[in-house]
Amino acid sequence: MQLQEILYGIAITNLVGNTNKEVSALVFDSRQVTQDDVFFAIKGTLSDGHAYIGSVVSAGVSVVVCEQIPEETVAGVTYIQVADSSVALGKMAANFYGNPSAKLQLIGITGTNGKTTIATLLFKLFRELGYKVGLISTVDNHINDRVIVATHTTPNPIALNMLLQDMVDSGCDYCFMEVSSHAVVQHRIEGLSFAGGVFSNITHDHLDFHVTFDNYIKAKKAFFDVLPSSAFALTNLDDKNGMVMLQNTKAVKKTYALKQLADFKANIIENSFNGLHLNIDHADVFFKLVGSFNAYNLLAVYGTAMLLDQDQLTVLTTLTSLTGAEGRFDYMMANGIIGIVDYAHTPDAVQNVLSTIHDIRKGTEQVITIIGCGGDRDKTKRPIMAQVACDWSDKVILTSDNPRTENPQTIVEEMEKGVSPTNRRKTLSIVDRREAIKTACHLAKPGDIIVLAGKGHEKYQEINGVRYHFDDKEVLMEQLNLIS
Ligand SMILES: CC(=O)N[C@H]1[C@@H](OP(=O)(O)OP(=O)(O)OC[C@H]2O[C@@H](n3ccc(=O)[nH]c3=O)[C@H](O)[C@@H]2O)O[C@H](CO)[C@@H](O)[C@@H]1O[C@H](C)C(=O)N[C@@H](C)C(=O)N[C@H](CCC(=O)O)C(=O)O
Ligand SMILES: Nc1ncnc2c1ncn2[C@@H]1O[C@H](COP(=O)(O)OP(=O)(O)OP(=O)(O)O)[C@@H](O)[C@H]1O
Ligand SMILES: N[C@H](CCC[C@H](N)C(=O)O)C(=O)O
Ligand SMILES: [Mg+2]
Repeated sequence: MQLQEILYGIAITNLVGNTNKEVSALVFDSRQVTQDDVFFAIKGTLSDGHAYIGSVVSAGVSVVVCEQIPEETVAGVTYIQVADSSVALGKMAANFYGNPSAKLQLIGITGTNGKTTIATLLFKLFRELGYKVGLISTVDNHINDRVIVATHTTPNPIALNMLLQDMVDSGCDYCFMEVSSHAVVQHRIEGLSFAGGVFSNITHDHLDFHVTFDNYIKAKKAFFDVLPSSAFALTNLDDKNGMVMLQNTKAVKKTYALKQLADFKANIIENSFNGLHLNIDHADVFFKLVGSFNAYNLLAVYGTAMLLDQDQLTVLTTLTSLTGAEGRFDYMMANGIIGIVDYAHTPDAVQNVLSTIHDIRKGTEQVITIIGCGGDRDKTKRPIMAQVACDWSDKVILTSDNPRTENPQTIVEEMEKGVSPTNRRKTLSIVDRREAIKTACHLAKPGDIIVLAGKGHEKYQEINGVRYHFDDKEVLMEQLNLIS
């Protein structure tokens, strides 16, 4: 493709060399460049891509997009200086792949919890309604029936536009994608045309990256700020910051709520292990998903479908038959003991899942929670997650999640700081996650409920930077079957 074509809409602050040339691919990692590529030098959290300009030029790249042109340039290479290389990458990736987001209806879902659930339900719903649909999510990406492995919740702009182009080529009418706050700040969604945005909620998470909660709110809000007037912005009115998201958006503002008047309104009639009985916009409907937090997710899905002009009765009828995303409140039973595997990895998610179980259990059984916290992630949520787990469980086993490059023992000790003296007697610390699950199964009696939080659908455990096969559902089922 011609370089000039992909420079459309890019504000160039300085230029050395010729923009009239053919380029083969866009790359932002020096370890992946090949001849005639365009290399983007990006200032990251660990290193600065500008340090690799010399080596990528030696490797044959023909264009360098950067924030500072090196003092010594190489003849034949084009150096393009921009204010922010990440912004340029987003826009140029969209141009390179023919702006696929504008050729389908792209709906972005953001919020601390619920993104995967909402996006997955929308994908399943619209497939059932007969459309060709794409899904970009934490668990995996889908193009109709094709499944593509996901590396991030929101992929980098090159991967993202490649996926969207594939969706367009596959005839997709809609794409439902999760928009993480990291993606907004790192401009992974720059240059995309959204037909709508949905906000689920915002609670404590990712303060390692955003530093303050205020910055975290601003990151989520920035997504709505740039939605065009042709799009809709659907927010959760019951969330304290729900309206904040809509403050500066040009999009058509819409709301959903359980506790107050809103464009899309529901009441919970019954919440049990069998599912949710809701009254949505005066229709009585039963859903397979469990927990009041899922009433919000279902309402967001329903509202989105209505804003996309779908028939109310067909939507509600179809939604009744759907299950949620893998690893979210996954329910199993063996030897009379109930096991629940859930991706709760924030204080609010842990509280939601455990309070749901507290509200719907019969009362005599005990709840044993196994919980860890990820390494190289927000440390401030560790003691809080342990405290919430203790407040809502009869026994808690503190263990490892994905320690990544951190010492697992240290993470567990940081969680222990949140356990109050009165809660200490119900807490055990077992760093090895398999051992923790085994112990919980031995402590449980028929009727008891074991909640395994944090890893949901994940099929690995990352320890010391190495990913080992680990599947919470597999291990819990195996251990539940071993006891007798
Ligand atoms: C903190 C974070 O988001 N990091 C992402 C970021 O990497 P970074 O800023 O650390 O990059 P860096 O290592 O400092 O390097 C800077 C630049 O130099 C380049 N480089 C680096 C080394 C080298 O030898 N050569 C080279 O060219 C890099 O390719 C990069 O362009 O940009 C990379 C490329 O897109 C991402 O892969 C990486 O995701 C890391 C792996 C990650 O774990 N991210 C998580 C936190 C994340 O993004 N999570 C959200 C979900 C959160 C949620 O809602 O729960 C997600 O959307 O997945
Ligand atoms: N609407 C909600 N409000 C609060 N908690 C929720 C909600 N929906 C789901 N949860 C809890 O959060 C967990 C994660 O849900 P989900 O995967 O849908 O969120 P997510 O926003 O995609 O998370 P991530 O940012 O890690 O991708 C669930 O397993 C459940 O415990
Ligand atoms: N998207 C989240 C997932 C956390 C999942 C949990 N299992 C962990 O590893 O901390 C993150 O990257 O922070
Ligand atoms: Mg997700």
